[in-house]
Amino acid sequence: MSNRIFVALDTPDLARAKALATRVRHHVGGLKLGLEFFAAHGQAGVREMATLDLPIFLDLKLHDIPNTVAKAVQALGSLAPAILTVHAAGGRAMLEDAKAAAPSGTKVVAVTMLTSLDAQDLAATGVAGSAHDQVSRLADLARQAGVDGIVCSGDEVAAARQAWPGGFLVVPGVRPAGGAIGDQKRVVTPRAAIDRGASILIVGRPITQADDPDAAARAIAGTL
Ligand SMILES: O=C(O)c1cc(=O)[nH]c(=O)n1[C@@H]1O[C@H](COP(=O)(O)O)[C@@H](O)[C@H]1O
Repeated sequence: MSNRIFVALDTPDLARAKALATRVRHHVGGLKLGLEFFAAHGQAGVREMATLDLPIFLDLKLHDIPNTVAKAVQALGSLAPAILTVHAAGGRAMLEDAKAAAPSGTKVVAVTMLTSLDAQDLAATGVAGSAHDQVSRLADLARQAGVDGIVCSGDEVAAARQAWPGGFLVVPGVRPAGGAIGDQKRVVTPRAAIDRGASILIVGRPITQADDPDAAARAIAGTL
């Protein structure tokens, strides 16, 4: 994949998602559609965005019992997204069944610890230890379950790459130097994430909220 930026089109507005994607399409490697978009437009919306001819990252972060997740993945199968997310915390059987239910061309990646959380948030959910420990543990689980990779922050991606040389490692929560952080807590620059071993980067607001999204995407791609 020559351009490793997937732009997160986090909007419930289909026309806006299409307009944004059309503007930035030559400066990104793919489009990420998440819960906000899917809740508003469902599979028809995803098909509509697929007409732009860029790989689709369908970020639904599925997390339920194995049977329910497998049936959901099956129901999404005809969309054949390039990448599909599930939560690693759903456990080994859920991850195995999600992978088994996915089309062969779809990479299933497991979200480890959301980039909007820090060690204090983790402790509040009853998990002791550092973000690093939590990501390592869930990355091992994901690898053993046979999914294609994980989602983690740029703080943990170097260790994840060392532990999983062939893993497809997705890093969201990236910000150009000095960029507004918003609700993210574990952020690094796009360049640092790539240098530390990220396979692809997810970039939302630094592109979509920019006055000139096209220029913002080009500028970020230019730092890689
Ligand atoms: O799975 C994800 O894509 C994801 C995982 C995570 O830990 N943190 C995270 O921010 N994301 C997604 O990455 C995107 C980040 O958006 P920005 O913060 O606007 O760049 C959003 O679409 C999130 O849903």
